[in-house]
Amino acid sequence: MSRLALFGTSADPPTRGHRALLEGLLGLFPQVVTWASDNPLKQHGAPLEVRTALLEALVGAIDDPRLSLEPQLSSPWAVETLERARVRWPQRQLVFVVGSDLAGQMPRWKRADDLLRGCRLGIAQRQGWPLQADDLERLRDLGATVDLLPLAIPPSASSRIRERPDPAQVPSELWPVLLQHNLYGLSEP
Ligand SMILES: Nc1ncnc2c1ncn2[C@@H]1O[C@H](COP(=O)(O)OP(=O)(O)OP(=O)(O)O)[C@@H](O)[C@H]1O
Ligand SMILES: O=C(O)c1ccc[n+]([C@@H]2O[C@H](COP(=O)([O-])O)[C@@H](O)[C@H]2O)c1
Repeated sequence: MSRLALFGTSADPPTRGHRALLEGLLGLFPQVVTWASDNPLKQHGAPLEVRTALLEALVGAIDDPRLSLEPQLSSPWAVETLERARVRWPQRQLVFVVGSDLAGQMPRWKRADDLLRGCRLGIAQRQGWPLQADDLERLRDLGATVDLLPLAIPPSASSRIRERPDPAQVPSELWPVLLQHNLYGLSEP
């Protein structure tokens, strides 16, 4: 069964880390899909449709036919996303991808056990958030089958860009959309 990586992001805004993650996933999986979503645990700096346009610009720039933006997967709840993906790709082995910073909170996500039993969980190490053995154990207790992804992603955080705009952290392809919507206090590089 061929594997398909599912990577959801708040994309508020996408960072060089998101770009490296998507490119890294293309090196590990035959197909990668991504979407922007509202996160029930966060307040966002831009509306979902604008964050989707930013992610679309990044996907366009990566320009790989094996990577697609799938806005219809967008839901605040990962388990709903997974159910939609299962309908769309019934024959694929679905791998839900997150950074290691989310390993501790995933057991508190909506219907976490259904989510974790319904797919494989791909975890990318995020610098500054070493994966904790007890978090991994808790995920496995809930039914997760975990793949530790061999990726080296540069440190970056959307919240840091929102707090302190830094053009070096923002993929250059996003500039037209950022300027069009006058976002995050970023001006022409
Ligand atoms: N630099 C990075 N290295 C590894 N994983 C990352 C990195 N940046 C984001 N991720 C992962 O990508 C997914 C989407 O992240 P998200 O869009 O919330 O970005 P973020 O930088 O964490 O946002 P914020 O700073 O606003 O919380 C999450 O699973 C997160 O763990
Ligand atoms: O299902 C949940 O309860 C849940 C809680 C928080 C985050 N998520 C999902 O986790 C993914 C990453 O979110 P974020 O904000 O870290 O980019 C995204 O697809 C969110 O919808 C899902």
